[in-house]
Amino acid sequence: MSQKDKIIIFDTTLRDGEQSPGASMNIEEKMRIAHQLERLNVDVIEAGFPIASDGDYEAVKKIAQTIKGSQIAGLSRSSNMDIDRAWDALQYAGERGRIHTFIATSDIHMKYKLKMSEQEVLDAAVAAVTRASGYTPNVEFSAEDAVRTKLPFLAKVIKAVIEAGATTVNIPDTVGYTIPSEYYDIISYLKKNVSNIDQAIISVHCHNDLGLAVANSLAAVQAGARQLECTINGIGERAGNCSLEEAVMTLRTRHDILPYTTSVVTEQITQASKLLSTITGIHVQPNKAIVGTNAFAHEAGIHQHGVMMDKSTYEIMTPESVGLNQNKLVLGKHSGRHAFIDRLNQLGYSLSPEENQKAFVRFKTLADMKKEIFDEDLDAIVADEVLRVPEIYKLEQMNVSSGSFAAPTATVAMEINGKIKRTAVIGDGPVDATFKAIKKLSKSKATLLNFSLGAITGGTDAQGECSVRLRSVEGREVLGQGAHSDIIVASAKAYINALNNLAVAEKRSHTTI
Ligand SMILES: CC(=O)SCCNC(=O)CCNC(=O)[C@H](O)C(C)(C)COP(=O)(O)OP(=O)(O)OC[C@H]1O[C@@H](n2cnc3c(N)ncnc32)[C@H](O)[C@@H]1OP(=O)(O)O
Ligand SMILES: CC(C)C(=O)C(=O)O
Ligand SMILES: [Mg+2]
Repeated sequence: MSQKDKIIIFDTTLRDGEQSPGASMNIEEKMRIAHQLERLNVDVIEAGFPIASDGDYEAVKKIAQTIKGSQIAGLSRSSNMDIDRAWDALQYAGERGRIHTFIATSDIHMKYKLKMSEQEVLDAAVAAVTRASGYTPNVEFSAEDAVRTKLPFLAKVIKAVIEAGATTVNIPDTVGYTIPSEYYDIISYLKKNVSNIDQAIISVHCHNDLGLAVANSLAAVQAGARQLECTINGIGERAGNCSLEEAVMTLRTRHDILPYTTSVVTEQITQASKLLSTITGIHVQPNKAIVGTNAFAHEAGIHQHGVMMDKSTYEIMTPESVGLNQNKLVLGKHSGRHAFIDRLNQLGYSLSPEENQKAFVRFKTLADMKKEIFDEDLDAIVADEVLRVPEIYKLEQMNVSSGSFAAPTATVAMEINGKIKRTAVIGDGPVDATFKAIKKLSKSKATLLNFSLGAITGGTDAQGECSVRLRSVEGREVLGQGAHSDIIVASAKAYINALNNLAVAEKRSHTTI
């Protein structure tokens, strides 16, 4: 397979993915995702939009300083200020640092949003690429809303930015409007009508407003695009972006008619998907291709019979190829530290000795309560015990009485700044009573925006996993998560975790001011 058949995987989970409502991540969370993207072996990690905020700038800088296995991109508008700020953060990656600059080229965007003429947009694009090229030869230009751009103008812009030094030219379907045959024709048009097109890699960036992001991206590859921009779980602005796992697994599974390669270690896909869900609280639907909980499950008798005879009857790819471990029982209460840490490493976690110890203690407690410990339980333990901010609020004890008869009452004891406080509160249900008690003890004025509860694995002894989203009076939103075999305790832990996250976020904002 020659280099010309290699598809560059450009992951934008940390930039466009983060533009999903509710998906904002702090620096530590972005670092964890960046390490997992490195394990996935994506070619380019778009780490953020440095001009957007100090936090995003710091995250891009830290990723550029730390991650060695991938190129690191930072987004910038076509303005000097954005480009300078982007390079300021990216410079630590040296030649692996990529400035990604963009401007919209469609009539709609130029007229209503930018209020610029074609000539002004062309000049701004060339000036931006020229300035970026002064910092690095690794420059990507995106013609935002390319799909709704007049093709002769699009071709003119692309030719000019390549002359100015762009080494990757991206043709985004910003609003998820195109269909595969049309997108194929647009890429073919550019290949035919841009005389210097061979001096740059053609990239595509598809949104999923009509559910066609993956199909459109693959059609573009067939027309000659060699970079795919995508995100884990397909998260991103509005209906999301092209899903990395779907595009990559299609290329792998249908290599017979799509003879292209990627460098992605597909066995890391499941872990990447889970880590992102854990961090953002955005879970994928059960029937989501590749990473949904049902993606490799067979329910119907005829299917089960077929799979028992030969898996290929109903499985077009193996669960192992996406890193789904089919061995249900991995660990139990008789397991020791070596096996436990080994399993965590296999799942992609590399924790410090203290973090391993904390997680191990929690594992043993859970193993006493639960017959089988699944990988999902380990994910929850790590999320609950390790991915936690320093705790101002801690749950000491709680007791809830409820039922069809009694008024639901929660008695909660919490440690707050080192002091134990207790209260008992009646609510509309056991969770409501618990949350009211925590709110009373913490004196928090934050409002509850969202509460979701699910079972991590099957069985009545499964751990409950709870997500809570709170909004502070200042409008700051945070997510809290908690897991426990008692679902009310899981809910309390999630609420308290959100309060701790809010306290940290508030402290950070006061230190940056
Ligand atoms: C298709 C995409 O996904 S593009 C990326 C979208 N992502 C984001 O917007 C997330 C991060 N964004 C932000 O933090 C903010 O929007 C910022 C910091 C970039 C800009 O904030 P503000 O200065 O307050 O401007 P605001 O967002 O209200 O408006 C955008 C401005 O950028 C201009 N603009 C938009 N795109 C471009 C571009 N590619 N090049 C130059 N200017 C542009 C708009 O015309 C508008 O200019 P104006 O302020 O002179 O009217
Ligand atoms: C910035 C560009 C690449 C973008 O996200 C889009 O056009 O959707
Ligand atoms: Mg986009």
